[in-house]
Amino acid sequence: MTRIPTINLARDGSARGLTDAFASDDFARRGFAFVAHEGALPEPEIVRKCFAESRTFFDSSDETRKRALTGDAPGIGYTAFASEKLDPSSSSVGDSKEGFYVVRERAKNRWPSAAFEDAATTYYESMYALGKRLLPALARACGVNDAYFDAHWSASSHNCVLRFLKYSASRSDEGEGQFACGAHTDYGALTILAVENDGSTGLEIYDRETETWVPVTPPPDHFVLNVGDLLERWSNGRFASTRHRVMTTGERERFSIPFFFEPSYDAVIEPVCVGDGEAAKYAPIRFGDYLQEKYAQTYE
Ligand SMILES: O=C(O)CCC(=O)C(=O)O
Ligand SMILES: [Fe+2]
Repeated sequence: MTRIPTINLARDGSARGLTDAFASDDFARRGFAFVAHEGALPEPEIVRKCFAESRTFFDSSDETRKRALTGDAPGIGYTAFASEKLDPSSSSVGDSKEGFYVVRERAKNRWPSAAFEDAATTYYESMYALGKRLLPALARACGVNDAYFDAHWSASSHNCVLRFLKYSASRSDEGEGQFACGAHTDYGALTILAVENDGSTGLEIYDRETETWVPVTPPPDHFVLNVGDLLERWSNGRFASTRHRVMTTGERERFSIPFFFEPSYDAVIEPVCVGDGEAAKYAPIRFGDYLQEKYAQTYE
């Protein structure tokens, strides 16, 4: 049974409530939680605004979208339809989605419009602030001092990335190797994902106990928070980075907005949550070097 804890910062944003959620076995085993928009953002309305801008952008002409392409700077701006395969071993075609990346250094971003820039920048800053609010409780759940993770997410050097995604209305088909987003784990620390309130999100997580894919349906106006490989490593395996994928039914397009909450390149990831008498399972590694290793594995 996959139980996903819900975090409500408006109600139990107190140190205690948050710490309890992160300390729960359900969170540790699945690495997934829901977070209510209310209390997490200064203005929850900004999520709706971002989805509206996202729709406008992805509905714009080929020419407008391609203008936001950054061939020389991958990982910024527009990424074309089906240009990625997150699970190459099971996929016959590229994932049925297109995307738009936003990075911290404002001047590097490629904005299709001032309205999009405005909404996305506000949202980016709110999500960075939300991630920072989670860090003390995460530290406490790991048995280290509250400020432990803070220095690694300094405002001038963190590597948080916001991404707008549009999945086409095609039908995913596992047997045919057609996925909206192929099975993968996130490589970083934490992902905070916004989905539209349409009831059936298409997001699925792999349940190792039953060896089945289980749909993840957040309550309306809730984010999906999940642990990535970096935090699994950082927590010495306490928090699981769980495989997930997106399957679409072919009825309609799907929009989502993941925010990847990542530290500075110079952050040294040294396993915490190492119990008495236990040994660390991983050697310390600089985040920048860890990323290079990941890319080398992905593209070898
Ligand atoms: O769109 C989604 O629901 C999930 C996307 C995702 O898993 C990712 O971008 O890493
Ligand atoms: Fe993901």
